[in-house]
Amino acid sequence: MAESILNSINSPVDLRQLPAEKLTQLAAELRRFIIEIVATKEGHLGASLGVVELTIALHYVFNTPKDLLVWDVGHQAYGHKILTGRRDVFHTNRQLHGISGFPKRSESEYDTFGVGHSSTAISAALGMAIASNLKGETEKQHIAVVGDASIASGMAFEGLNHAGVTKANLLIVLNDNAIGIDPSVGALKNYLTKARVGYRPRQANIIEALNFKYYGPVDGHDLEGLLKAFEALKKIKGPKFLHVITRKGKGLKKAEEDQVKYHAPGKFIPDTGELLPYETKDLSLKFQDVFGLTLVELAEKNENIIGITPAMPTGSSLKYMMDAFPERAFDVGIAEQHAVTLAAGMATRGFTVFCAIYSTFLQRAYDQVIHDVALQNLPVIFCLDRAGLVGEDGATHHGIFDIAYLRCIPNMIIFAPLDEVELRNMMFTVQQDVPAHPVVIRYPRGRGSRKEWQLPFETLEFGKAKCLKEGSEIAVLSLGSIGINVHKAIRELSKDSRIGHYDMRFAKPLDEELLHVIFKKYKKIITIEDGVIAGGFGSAVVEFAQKNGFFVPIEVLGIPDQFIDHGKVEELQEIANLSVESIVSCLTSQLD
Ligand SMILES: Cc1ncc(C[n+]2csc(CCOP(=O)(O)OP(=O)(O)O)c2C)c(N)n1
Ligand SMILES: CC(=O)[C@@H](O)[C@H](O)COP(=O)(O)O
Ligand SMILES: [Mg+2]
Repeated sequence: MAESILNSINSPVDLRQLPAEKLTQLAAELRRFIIEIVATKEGHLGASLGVVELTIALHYVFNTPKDLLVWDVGHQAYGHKILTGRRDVFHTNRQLHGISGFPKRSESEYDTFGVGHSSTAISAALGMAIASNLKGETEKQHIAVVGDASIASGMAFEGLNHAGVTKANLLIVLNDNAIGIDPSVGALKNYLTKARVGYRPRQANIIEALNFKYYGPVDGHDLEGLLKAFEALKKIKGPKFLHVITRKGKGLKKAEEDQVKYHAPGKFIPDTGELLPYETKDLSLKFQDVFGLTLVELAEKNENIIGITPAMPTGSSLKYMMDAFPERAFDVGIAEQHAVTLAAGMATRGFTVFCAIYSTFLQRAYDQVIHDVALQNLPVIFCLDRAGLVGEDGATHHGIFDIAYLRCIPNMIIFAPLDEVELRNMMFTVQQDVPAHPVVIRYPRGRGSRKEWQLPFETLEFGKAKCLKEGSEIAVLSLGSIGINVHKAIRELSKDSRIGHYDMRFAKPLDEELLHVIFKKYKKIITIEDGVIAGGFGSAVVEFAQKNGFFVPIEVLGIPDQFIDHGKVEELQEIANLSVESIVSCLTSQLD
């Protein structure tokens, strides 16, 4: 058996000692290594398999880390991590205290820029390149690797537009596999598809028109061709662009065939790619599916309903509506800002628009939420998926800021369902009797707590909470599905009659009528939310108490003022004192 080349590489310095003929074997080993680890430890698969040759070629030709290599999104950077000194810890990828699933500056000098959200690489690399010019480091190379879905985002265009009028020594590598998580969309995608098969416009192509030197397309799995292209590009000054064609999932048949599923497939058999069944007795549906299926159910009766997703049809389950009503459901690509203002535009014309966005990605569209929606009081319905701690994606993806960043905006209604039934009922309510305000419905990643979720719809009253259990001394006010942990904690305490539990449902408006009753009745209040403490739901309750002259002690549980890394949701909840056990000990200490 041939000796392992991969095992001999502890950094790109070792890689660059290899004769070029050895790189094909290295690519095979690297691909196999990624497959074996991801098969058991889980994570993003298809994107990294698709850039194995590209990763090797970049580190082989360029003098990393002196030359600066920036990955966009970073879910495709597993090969980069393995070749840059993290092979032996790669099995800890995305686990608590293990390495991050994305490039992270604190992890390695080869990770030049922290990522997780898309379309930042061009701006970041351009910033580095301009800085190098200012420092007189004119020989330094700056390379941004960006995907075909990510380059269609507004931010990437902003970077291209700027770069084209600079003398920055910037190479943009477009990794074009014609797919994001779901198939790429839009006019640029159509243009790139034509370019893949050799179409050359009679005048400058889009990229050349922006003042870049354009090269390609080249086959991203042909190591020899890539080495040649990079060697040539190294000598060319200024902004330049290499169009590389790759195949997502390359090297694992099933991953190539079903690229959507194998974006992040969960556990599978490494040799065949066959997926292993999800290990759970929990038969509840995912919140995203309750959202997606309920939207179809409602849209069947209400022709006014529109659905919008920025590039997450599968992740948000808007795909159900896209299949059922293609003319009323839109995947707009990685374009959160556009998605929000598009929804606002449709709302001005009387449509009931459900804009499904992951909580963390709505951060991109903050001004659009304020300026285009809230200021005009347009009744857009934001369905914020992945709210709260999301687990293994970590700090870049936790949806923990939304309550705080949305609560301060006038006109907003912010609702968080305890369970799937409340989610459905709120969706039913907002489309039946469209409020004169924007509405946010935030719900978590993963499965709910109800097996029977498809109950007959009920109308919910805006700004009204629900008492789940009366008590006499301590009132726990929970917002959203974290209330299930409170419920379990109270059950562990044998439903102690001193503890009351309220499902507050709305962070805005608060149920002030009920709060008056609670503050008069109880000796102590505990608020709990799966969002940041600063400015969140608990802060709203504290503001209420101050405004109304209540001096009952209030303990606010939520995410402390720090970024939370990756790990299982339960582990992270433990760290943030939001787990069932933490709530039990909090309640026990208050009752003693
Ligand atoms: C701002 C933002 N929106 C959405 C996402 C979710 N997301 C992660 S990867 C991805 C698709 C990226 O596709 P592409 O750029 O083509 O890269 P590939 O996966 O093909 O390597 C999306 C939509 C994100 N990370 N950031
Ligand atoms: C890299 C990225 O942003 C997405 O792939 C994200 O990891 C998807 O998250 P979910 O698994 O929660 O859909
Ligand atoms: Mg792609």
